Amino acid sequence: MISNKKQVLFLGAGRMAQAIISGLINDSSFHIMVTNNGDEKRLRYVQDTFNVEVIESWREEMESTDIIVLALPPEGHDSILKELAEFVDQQLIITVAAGIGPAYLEERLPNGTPVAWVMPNTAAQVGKSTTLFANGSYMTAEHETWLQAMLQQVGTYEQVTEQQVHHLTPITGSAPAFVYKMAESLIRSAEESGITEQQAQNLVSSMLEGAAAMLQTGQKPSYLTDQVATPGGVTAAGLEVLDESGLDQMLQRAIAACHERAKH
Ligand SMILES: NC(=O)C1=CN([C@@H]2O[C@H](COP(=O)(O)OP(=O)(O)OC[C@H]3O[C@@H](n4cnc5c(N)ncnc54)[C@H](OP(=O)(O)O)[C@@H]3O)[C@@H](O)[C@H]2O)C=CC1
Ligand SMILES: O=C(O)[C@@H]1CCC=N1
Repeated sequence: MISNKKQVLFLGAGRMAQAIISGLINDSSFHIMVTNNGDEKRLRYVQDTFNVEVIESWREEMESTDIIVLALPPEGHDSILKELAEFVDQQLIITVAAGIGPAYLEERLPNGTPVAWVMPNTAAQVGKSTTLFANGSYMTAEHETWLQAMLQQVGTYEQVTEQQVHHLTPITGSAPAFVYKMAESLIRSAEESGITEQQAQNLVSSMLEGAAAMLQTGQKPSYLTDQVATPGGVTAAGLEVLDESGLDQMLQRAIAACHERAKH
């Protein structure tokens, strides 16, 4: 029996691949195959956790594959694309790698290959990724439909330009880690009150959820900050320390460092 399912092959089985797969398995129109760089234990874990097909050699699967997701480090792309170039025949090639835009892919793949650059974040694991994507020049309407069907399984998504994905990678891709760092510090401090670590984590995550909901009302962060900081009150004292310590400059430097690292 010929399957009507779209055959999706993941090259890479790490954090990002797993986060995307955990959403994608909810759409039965995709059949998922996964391979990696040789870590068999990880591959078996992915197979057992998500009930997907793991494969030994992707080359043998190319003919029946519709979509390839490159979920491997940016540094691995050059050599894998060289190899892929020998086998691709109109498959949609998607990368999630920082700094690897459609131009990079098209330069290394046969003329006319449909490509897309997707920048998700690990909240894909809970269907809450904020995903940005930029298409290459040869995406058809059908490819667009496939891509968007995939992205909708992992959260919200927005098409932007290639340059914008470059620019926004530290904000939507990396900054969750900045927020988790802040959460770690707040949780540690909360625990000093005598509550358990779990209680502290619940309090902090609920506080962050509330703050995110306030931002989503469209009110400006500076206004929301003022609303919290009673004149001469306790928050104002804390904000002074953050300002004196250069929180804003520190974040801008962190974003600049992400950009620098993303250059290939
Ligand atoms: N983590 C994140 O929050 C985000 C990551 N990304 C991007 O996702 C990509 C993967 O990152 P992440 O999942 O964090 O990294 P991980 O280290 O968790 O996973 C990397 C995976 O790539 C595999 N791999 C390496 N080389 C090859 C190869 N030649 N062929 C097949 N598989 C290969 C590894 O294999 P093995 O299992 O054998 O080691 C591993 O499964 C990166 O390009 C990153 O920029 C994008 C957005 C967010
Ligand atoms: O740290 C990284 O390189 C990847 C890209 C964006 C988030 N994680």
